[in-house]
Amino acid sequence: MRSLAIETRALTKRYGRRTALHGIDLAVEPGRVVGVIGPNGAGKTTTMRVLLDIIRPTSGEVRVLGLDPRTAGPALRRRIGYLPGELALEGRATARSLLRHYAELNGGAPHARIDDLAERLGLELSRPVRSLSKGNKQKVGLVQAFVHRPDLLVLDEPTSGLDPLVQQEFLALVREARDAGQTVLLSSHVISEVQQAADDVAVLRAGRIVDVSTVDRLRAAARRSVRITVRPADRKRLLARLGEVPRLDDLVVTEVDGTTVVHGMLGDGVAAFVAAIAASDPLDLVVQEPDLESAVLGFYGPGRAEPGEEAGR
Ligand SMILES: Nc1ncnc2c1ncn2[C@@H]1O[C@H](COP(=O)(O)OP(=O)(O)OP(=O)(O)O)[C@@H](O)[C@H]1O
Repeated sequence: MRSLAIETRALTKRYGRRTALHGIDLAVEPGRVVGVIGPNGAGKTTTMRVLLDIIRPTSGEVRVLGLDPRTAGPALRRRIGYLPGELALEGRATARSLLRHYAELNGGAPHARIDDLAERLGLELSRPVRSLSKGNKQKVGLVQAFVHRPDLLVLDEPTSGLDPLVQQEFLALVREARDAGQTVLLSSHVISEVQQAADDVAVLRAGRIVDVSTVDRLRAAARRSVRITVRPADRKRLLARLGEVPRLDDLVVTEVDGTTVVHGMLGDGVAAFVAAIAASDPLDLVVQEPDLESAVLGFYGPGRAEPGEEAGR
């Protein structure tokens, strides 16, 4: 059998009468960055807590770095960097002393590594953790997860509370981790962040995985927004040509400052679109990069999920 970084089979978790996970099958190859996305209550946190043996599954199998987290003990825990979704940091200890303490528990890391990560994320190490803002507490959590260069990083909503510059630095840390062969599982509500950080995406909804795909494949399947500007005299010719382009939908025609502007949504088949435009003497053309959001929203869209839907209702 392949050696997977994470493997779950028919993973089920019930809280009383509420079923949070309905038989999750998840396989994460070593060295991949996998984003788990899904609406509130989808089961992202529950899945991660099971991997860390913070909670126990009702049924099903779990392997993390080839081991059963229920029996592997601290040796496995030290090979994982975990950022919980809700960090409680209330003590008087400074960020520096707390981070040194965590690093020791996880088998030790050079103090210079703590300083380096803190500087990159803009974290003041000399302040007591209880006096830190939400975003700065999140940085403490990130440093403790990355500091010992664990084989596996499990990050629950890692950029929550971070400003955009720090988010970019976080993405750089994830790329470095992947380049070093570490595996990363991260959850997010922010699809654009998953698009930038992850190789693969698992879409979770109401305790079930509804899709697993590579970011590239999802992006290829997503539609691009296109905008073509022509002279009014060329309008008829353009629309006739565009009518022949497969997977070009939702056309809207407007007149703007003496020009004709056509908006549309284009699926795959870019070549046919380019040929149609070339024959229409365009004044301007704007094609937006397809984003994951439009691909993934299909899974949350009407008829498939209600926003904020929770499992087991
Ligand atoms: N301790 C608990 N007791 C009872 N139900 C729980 C408990 N923890 C989670 N749940 C329920 O399990 C389901 C999954 O919750 P979970 O926190 O895993 O979702 P999530 O995808 O992480 O959501 P969010 O994006 O809001 O963090 C929800 O219906 C939630 O209400």
